[in-house]
Amino acid sequence: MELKPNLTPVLTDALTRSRLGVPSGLSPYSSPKGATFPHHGPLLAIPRKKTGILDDFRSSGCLDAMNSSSPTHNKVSKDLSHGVGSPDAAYSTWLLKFPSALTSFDQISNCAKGKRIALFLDYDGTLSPIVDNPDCAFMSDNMRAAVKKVAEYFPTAIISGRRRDKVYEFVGLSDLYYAGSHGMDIIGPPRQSISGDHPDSEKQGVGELNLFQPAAEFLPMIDEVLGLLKECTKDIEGATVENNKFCASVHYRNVDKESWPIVGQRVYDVMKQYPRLRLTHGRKVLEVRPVIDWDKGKAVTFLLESLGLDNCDDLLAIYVGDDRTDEDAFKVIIIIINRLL
Ligand SMILES: O=P(O)(O)OC[C@H]1O[C@H](O[C@H]2O[C@H](CO)[C@@H](O)[C@H](O)[C@H]2O)[C@H](O)[C@@H](O)[C@@H]1O
Repeated sequence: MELKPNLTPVLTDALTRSRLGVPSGLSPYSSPKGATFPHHGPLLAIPRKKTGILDDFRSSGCLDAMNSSSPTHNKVSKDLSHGVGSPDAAYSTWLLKFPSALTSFDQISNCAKGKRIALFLDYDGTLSPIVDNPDCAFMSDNMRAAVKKVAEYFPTAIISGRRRDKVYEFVGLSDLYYAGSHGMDIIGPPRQSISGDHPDSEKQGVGELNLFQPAAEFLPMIDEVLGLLKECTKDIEGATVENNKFCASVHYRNVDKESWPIVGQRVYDVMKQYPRLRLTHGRKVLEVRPVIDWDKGKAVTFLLESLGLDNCDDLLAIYVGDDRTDEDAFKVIIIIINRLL
């Protein structure tokens, strides 16, 4: 499959918009009156007690989520033990319930016999290692070769929080499907594999690609928020803002832990001006995205439908991911696996 650059974004139709929870009469985006990045004095001027402005942010649970993002193995073990028994014992018990796929490989390959397989892969932390600089999260040549090989046998998609062009640049393989911005920017499979007319995509000719962008109308808003986020975090050492096209990511991996509440509060203050945006958490990253009912799980469903695989009772869909946002996809996969059992 050849990826074509500069495809025109698909304008989703009324049916799609209602499925996504986007009001049909939505007027073109205009900036909230007086939207601005909140003024902040020097960092030390931010109150550290649970009073005033920090209450909002802390009571939202955002700080807890920031603290628990990307926990170490020891931290997971300790949390699981809940103070009863040793952390290692608790982790072993947890593993019995949720065994590692790597140690169950024979079981998985037995289950795969005679099934149709579709493979979905997250990018960061799955195909590439987690590194301090998001621009340097390169995948290894061995990993690239493995993904290329598997895509020769099964439909394979990369589902990432990153912008689609960026993840494509990292992966560099053309025979895959790509869903960037947490599934809000999908290059779908060729049109001819779909039986009947599909309401979610622009009708295109045989062999052409479908571009599906359910949050296209949020682009100006996200652009504006990106600017505000950059401005209000620029004095926080180590904080960076990444443009993921339909989402904005605020990284705090390289910020001193003492300053995490400040990062969270600044993001929270910007968000308050945008009720049509919501915040999700990844590995030491806060992700600002549209409120539409769309996530990595919906992207998996969309791709399976587009591939004509959604109603197959012999489908084994596999999703490999490492992050909270991947859990939406795991939920979809569990439903599919249960159909097989
Ligand atoms: O859905 P994914 O493909 O896993 O993308 C999620 C986010 O991944 C990236 O951030 C994470 O990886 C960085 C590089 O290893 C790391 O520095 C950062 O702390 C992690 O959160 C990416 O930069 C984000 O834009 C993605 O949303």
